[in-house]
Amino acid sequence: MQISIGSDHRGVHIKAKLIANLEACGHQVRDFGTDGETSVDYPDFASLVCKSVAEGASERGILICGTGIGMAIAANKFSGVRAANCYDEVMAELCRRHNNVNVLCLPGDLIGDRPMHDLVGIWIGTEFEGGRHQRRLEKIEGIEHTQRGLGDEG
Ligand SMILES: O=C(CO)[C@H](O)[C@H](O)[C@H](O)COP(=O)(O)O
Repeated sequence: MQISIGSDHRGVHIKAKLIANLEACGHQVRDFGTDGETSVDYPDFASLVCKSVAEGASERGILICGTGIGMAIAANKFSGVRAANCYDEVMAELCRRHNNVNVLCLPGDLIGDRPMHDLVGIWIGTEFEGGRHQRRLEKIEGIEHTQRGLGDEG
C-alpha cells in the first residue's frame, strides 16, 4: 500500500520507527517530514500528507503530533479525508470498519515506549464494512457540501 506520513517535532521518533516497520512489511512510504526536533507547525505537515491522500497519490496517511488532536482537526478540512485520532487497537479497528478512516492521527506525547506497529497494522488491514456505515458517511459528505456552499455564498 502507498502510505504518506508526516509529523511535527513531537512525532519524529515515532515516525521514523513506523516508516522502518511499514517498509519492512512491504508498504511504499512517502515521508513528508518534519525531520528534526526544531519546533514546527503541525498544520503544515497535515496539509502535505492530506493533499497526497485527497489527490489519490497515496491511499492512506498517518500523522503524528503531541496529542494527535491538532493533526486530526487540520486533516478533516480536506475533502475526501476522513481522519481520526486513535490511541489503541480497538479504536484503530473501529475507525476502519465503521468510518473508513483514511488518515490515522497518533498522539506522540502519550505513547511512551509503546510500539505502534500493532495498532497501525490493524488500521491498515481492516476493511470498511459499508452498509449502514456508508449511508452515514454520505450524510457527512452532505454536511461538507452544504457548508462549502454556505461559505461560497457568504
Ligand atoms: O498536540 C498537538 C496539537 O494538537 C501538537 O502536540 C503540537 O505538537 C503541540 O501543540 C506543539 O506544542 P509545542 O509546545 O510547540 O511543542
